[in-house]
Amino acid sequence: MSDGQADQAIQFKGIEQRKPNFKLGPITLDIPKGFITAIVGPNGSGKSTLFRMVLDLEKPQEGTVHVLDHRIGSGDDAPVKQRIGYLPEESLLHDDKIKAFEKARFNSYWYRNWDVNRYQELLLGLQVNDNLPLGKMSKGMRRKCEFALALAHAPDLLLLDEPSSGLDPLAWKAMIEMLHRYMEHGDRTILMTSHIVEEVKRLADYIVFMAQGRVLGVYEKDELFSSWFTFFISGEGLSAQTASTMPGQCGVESIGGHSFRITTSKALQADQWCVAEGITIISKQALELDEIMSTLLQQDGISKRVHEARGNSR
Ligand SMILES: Nc1ncnc2c1ncn2[C@@H]1O[C@H](COP(=O)(O)OP(=O)(O)OP(=O)(O)O)[C@@H](O)[C@H]1O
Repeated sequence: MSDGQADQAIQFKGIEQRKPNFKLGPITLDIPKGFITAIVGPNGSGKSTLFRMVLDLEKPQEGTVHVLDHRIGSGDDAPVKQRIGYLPEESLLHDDKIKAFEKARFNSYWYRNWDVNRYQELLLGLQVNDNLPLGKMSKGMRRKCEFALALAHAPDLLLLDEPSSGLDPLAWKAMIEMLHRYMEHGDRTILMTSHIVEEVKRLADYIVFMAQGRVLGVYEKDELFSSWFTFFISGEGLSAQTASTMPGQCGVESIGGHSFRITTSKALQADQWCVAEGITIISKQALELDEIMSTLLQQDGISKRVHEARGNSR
């Protein structure tokens, strides 16, 4: 990701928040303008909390959030909020009684760029009838409606918190296509969370891994999927000790004789290492997103324990 402020849609700087049973941060993270960034991580990692900080719905105890070159909470946030579309993870209870078209009318007063034709087009594409109270809609219908409501003012920044929650496969496909079309504009940005591997693979340019209130890593998607592999290797007299020196090694398992199964985060260097060491690659398999996540979590657990042990021995 680039460093220049103008290239960033969101900058989290030194964010910290402490709650009785949860600590978020410190987090310093840039979300690049013009791309889709997906934050992935287990339940309770703090993903939605970060989203709420972008909109000043929650305040960090330490640090700052800059959104589209404006520091949140430093004066009038309304102009920047006009440029944001937000689909929260949970529907707002106080919207239950109003009909979707009434909510759309309200949005048309609030958002200067509200485009009624665009809203209708989105509803049509998703096959939603907006003449119903939001609380009377099925979960998926309401999600689709809220999606259209978040997108109809063509925001510069779109925050989607688990957007496909409750959507059927056809609606999901339509939503993915709509998001691709939305990004064709070139300088728009999406920050999303998702637990659905396929969704992240189809949409994200960058992937941020979060767990227990911390960022474990930020990766460019294609680079990520071309770097993380499981190698099955074999070599005469190959020992576990030698096998564990494979570049990027994150786990070695003996599979009998002088053969090993090794997970690496540096597949290219691992390939070269095998050639240099005269080791045969029996086969290799790209890791899925959830497998990368669990390896990162495992590594993080290990590094945390080493850190704590070092701290205790001082
Ligand atoms: N182990 C835990 N048990 C119960 N609550 C937890 C735990 N860990 C974190 N939390 C709660 O989760 C909150 C963070 O939630 P947040 O909604 O930001 O996470 P998230 O990553 O979006 O989770 P989800 O994937 O479930 O939507 C914290 O404020 C804390 O109250």
